Amino acid sequence: MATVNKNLSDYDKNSVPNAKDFRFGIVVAEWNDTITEGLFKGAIDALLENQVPAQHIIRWNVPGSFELIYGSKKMLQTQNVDAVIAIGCVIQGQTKHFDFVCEGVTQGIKDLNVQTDIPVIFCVLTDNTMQQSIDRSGGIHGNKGTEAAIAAIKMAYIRQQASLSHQIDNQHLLSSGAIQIEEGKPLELKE
Ligand SMILES: Nc1c(NC[C@H](O)[C@H](O)[C@H](O)CO)[nH]c(=O)[nH]c1=O
Ligand SMILES: CC(=O)[C@@H](O)COP(=O)(O)O
Repeated sequence: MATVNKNLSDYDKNSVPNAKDFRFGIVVAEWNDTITEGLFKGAIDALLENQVPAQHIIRWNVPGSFELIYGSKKMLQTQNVDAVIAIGCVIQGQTKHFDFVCEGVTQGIKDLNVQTDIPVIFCVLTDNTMQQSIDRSGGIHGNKGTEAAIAAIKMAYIRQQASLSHQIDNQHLLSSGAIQIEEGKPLELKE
């Protein structure tokens, strides 16, 4: 389904977990800042609307979308966050640079999701024209920042639940007679 058939700001509020205990990092590219500021507003409004305290949100700026990769990596490595939202706007120019920036930031953020335990949400517009970006950052097609914030809440919840279920599994195994093997400690075999 193309964006023209789905407003980016529409979401089922009943499907969104309460996010009052989650903490979010938002990394914002300064290139096309009239657009990225609009995306940031959409994201912030959606987080606050879903009970995220303002003090649970940290924002860093980076020069351009390509730097979202490094900025998001350092955000999740150094800040206590449950998800990171990477906000950028890449608009086709006269050369192939658009292709390389878009591919690079896409692959880089994908890699962060594979290699780290913190979800990084891809809130990067990759548009042919400025008008397309305007339409998707609070215009006629809604706001991709809103979409990204809801995705961030849902992924933070999935991460939390996955961690809890892992702990439950461990407890279940231990209570059913499994033994916890501790490095460097001789294995005591039960009689
Ligand atoms: N043309 C756009 C860029 N280009 C800059 C790169 O993202 C990067 O900052 C530079 O190559 C230095 O590493 N960035 C955008 O976010 N949007 C553009 O349209
Ligand atoms: C995505 C870009 O880097 C691009 O907007 C830069 O414009 P140009 O391709 O004309 O150098």
